[in-house]
Amino acid sequence: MAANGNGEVAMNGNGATAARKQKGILPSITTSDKHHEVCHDMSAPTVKAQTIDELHSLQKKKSAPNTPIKGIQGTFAALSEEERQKQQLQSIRKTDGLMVYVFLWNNSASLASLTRGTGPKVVKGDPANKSQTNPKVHQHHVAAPTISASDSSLKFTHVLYNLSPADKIFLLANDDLLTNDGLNFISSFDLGVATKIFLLANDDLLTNDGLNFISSFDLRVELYEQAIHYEKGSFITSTGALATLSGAKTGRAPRDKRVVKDDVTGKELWWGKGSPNIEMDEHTFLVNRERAVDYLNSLDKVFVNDQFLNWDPENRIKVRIVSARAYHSLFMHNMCIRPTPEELEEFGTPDFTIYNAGQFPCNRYTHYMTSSTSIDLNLARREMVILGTQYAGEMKKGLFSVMHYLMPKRQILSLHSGCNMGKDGDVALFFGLSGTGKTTLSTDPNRYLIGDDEHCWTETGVSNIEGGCYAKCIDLSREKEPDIWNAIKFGTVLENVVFEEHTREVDYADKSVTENTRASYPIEYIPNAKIPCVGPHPKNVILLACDAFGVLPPVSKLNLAQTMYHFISGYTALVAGTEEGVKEPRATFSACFGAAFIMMHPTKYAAMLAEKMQKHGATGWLVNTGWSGGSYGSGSRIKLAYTRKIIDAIHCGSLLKAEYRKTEVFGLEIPTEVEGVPSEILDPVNTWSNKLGYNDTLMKLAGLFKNNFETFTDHKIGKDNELTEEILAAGPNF
Ligand SMILES: Nc1ncnc2c1ncn2[C@@H]1O[C@H](COP(=O)(O)OP(=O)(O)O)[C@@H](O)[C@H]1O
Ligand SMILES: C=C(OP(=O)(O)O)C(=O)O
Ligand SMILES: [Ca+2]
Ligand SMILES: [Mn+2]
Repeated sequence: MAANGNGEVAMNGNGATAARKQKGILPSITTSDKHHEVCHDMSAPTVKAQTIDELHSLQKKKSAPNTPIKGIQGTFAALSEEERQKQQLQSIRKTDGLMVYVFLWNNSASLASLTRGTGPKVVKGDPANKSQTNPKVHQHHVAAPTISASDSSLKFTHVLYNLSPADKIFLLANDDLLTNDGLNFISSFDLGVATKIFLLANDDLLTNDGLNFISSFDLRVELYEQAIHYEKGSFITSTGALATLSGAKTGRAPRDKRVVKDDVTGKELWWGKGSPNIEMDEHTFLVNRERAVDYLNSLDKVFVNDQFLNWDPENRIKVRIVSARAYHSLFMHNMCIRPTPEELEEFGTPDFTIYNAGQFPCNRYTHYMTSSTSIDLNLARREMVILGTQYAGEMKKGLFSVMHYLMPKRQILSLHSGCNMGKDGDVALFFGLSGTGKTTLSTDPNRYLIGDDEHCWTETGVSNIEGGCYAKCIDLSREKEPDIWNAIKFGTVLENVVFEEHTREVDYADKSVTENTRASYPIEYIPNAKIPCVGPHPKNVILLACDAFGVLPPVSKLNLAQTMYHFISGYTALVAGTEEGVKEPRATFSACFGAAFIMMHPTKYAAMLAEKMQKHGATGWLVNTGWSGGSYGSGSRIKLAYTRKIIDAIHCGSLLKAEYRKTEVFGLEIPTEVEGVPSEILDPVNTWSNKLGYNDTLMKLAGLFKNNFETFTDHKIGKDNELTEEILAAGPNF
């Protein structure tokens, strides 16, 4: 067993570093002298492709030839990528036969990849002439790409020699779009209201026979068009969602997050071992900011979203997102709260701004950088810069980090949890790391959805921070998750899914691009969403753990000290499905079930949660949505239908009154009966045929819990000494 220094413990002793070596991925360079141990709940596997073309070929599943569908199919989708590029080239080619290089030159960023072990592809002359018998034109691979850790390494760069100087005009035309300090560039400014008229001319693009989802125009149509025209890998699926590719990164990159440490944040934030906050200085932030801004400046257009965070009107935050991709703009349109035309009119200065230049890498020789990806947070400047990752979740979770700083300063608790409400107004919170069931279980046809991922708990109740949901869609089925299934329609962004090339039907079981396929949709797409997304004080606080070891009970009732113990531990164990050969579960401890996002010490949030739960009489529960009948490999994941029954019993109050029995080692109270769930599975020991194996695994997990909690034993949780002691004693006893 070995800790890999990232809050993860691999049972087979294979840390992430070893895995990287095995896969032939270049080690990252370290320009910072400090080695940080970052606690996180999700690593970002690189995409399963060696080149951009390979990535794009993964997305579309070939099928037996059938009658081509008219409409979008005929317009552009049926073209091969090569043909499409050729057409794009030809469309900007001058009639006098001069070579045009704007399109290709835009990709020249990866010329820098000369220093990254991936050479550029040099094309002499116009690559569009490749097929002609021009003896001067030839391709030369300087080096075959062997790594796929960033978008630039997936990409070949075409270098065109001896172009006429006159053509350079094309390149210079765009740099007046974005000024370094101000935002007076507004090109596609908040593609809201104002854009509708402008669009009418283009409606023939989307109103085709197969897809009758466009009833009235809105900005999303334009974003669709922008994505489809300019972003390779954008397609409309059979239900009208926009399928996109996020590039080389298909998950968050917590190790590449940096936070500016200054006099204020140096004191206020949590730094050092276990903290997600890896420091950078103000100067380096400005270097990266300038890089991002320069990149955005070099483009024909940028997208700007002005939106809100937090449905609590008194604590609403205004955010501006500047991005280069329509995909990013539509994603944030869905995820943040959408202003009304009147609110937009009076928007004024944003409280926080994101500059997303994700297609462009950071310079990894910059101080504090350890890769070509950097997600930089500057609280004093109220800005965030993204370089070297196009995974849209970085923006959403980046803003969540900001809320984890701003809200506690106002005595408001920010929560990495889903939230829903029953007909009688009973509110439940669902905490859990990525993939444990927050979105799935808070989306419940029998209850009002308040939100699936990020909330605030104030003196008056709970509020959702966001305006949309971000559901995992691997193995999504209509039967098991009907509301999420039906939300995947026009306006929804579908990331990294694979679809059948002709019918555009998505194959949710296909992991060719990534296991972390996602759907982002506005919360109103869930029929029983509670708008505005606010509710009274929670009655139940459900801690979700996906225990791939298979030793935690499907449900246990927790006392306050146990709730705090498990909240601070933030345990889950998933199976790294993306790394080949990894068969053992890997335990992850992520404080407050979201260590990657918290800004202050975990005990600060824990103390607030304890205080609020006590004051409002909320009951804590631990629900294992993971394995039963053995660890991963021999057992199987608990049926979603059973977990739903358990959750129903919590909501309706019947489980509170059930009969309980205390387990050994973890000291958990488990019910003897839950309606609709076979009683024998309620104590995991019954489901294991290998009892010795069960005991060993249980002790192993208990040991991991103890080890992890050691860092917290010298901390006080709130002002209550007695509670602190109870919490320390609430872990496994052996
Ligand atoms: N028993 C279960 N409980 C909850 N989710 C389950 C269960 N079994 C399988 N799943 C699947 O696990 C995933 C949970 O993911 P999700 O709800 O998006 O997690 P989160 O929102 O916490 O990141 C979904 O794909 C869901 O279908
Ligand atoms: C968006 C995310 O949230 P979750 O997986 O918790 O739904 C993420 O972790 O990238
Ligand atoms: Ca427009
Ligand atoms: Mn979720």
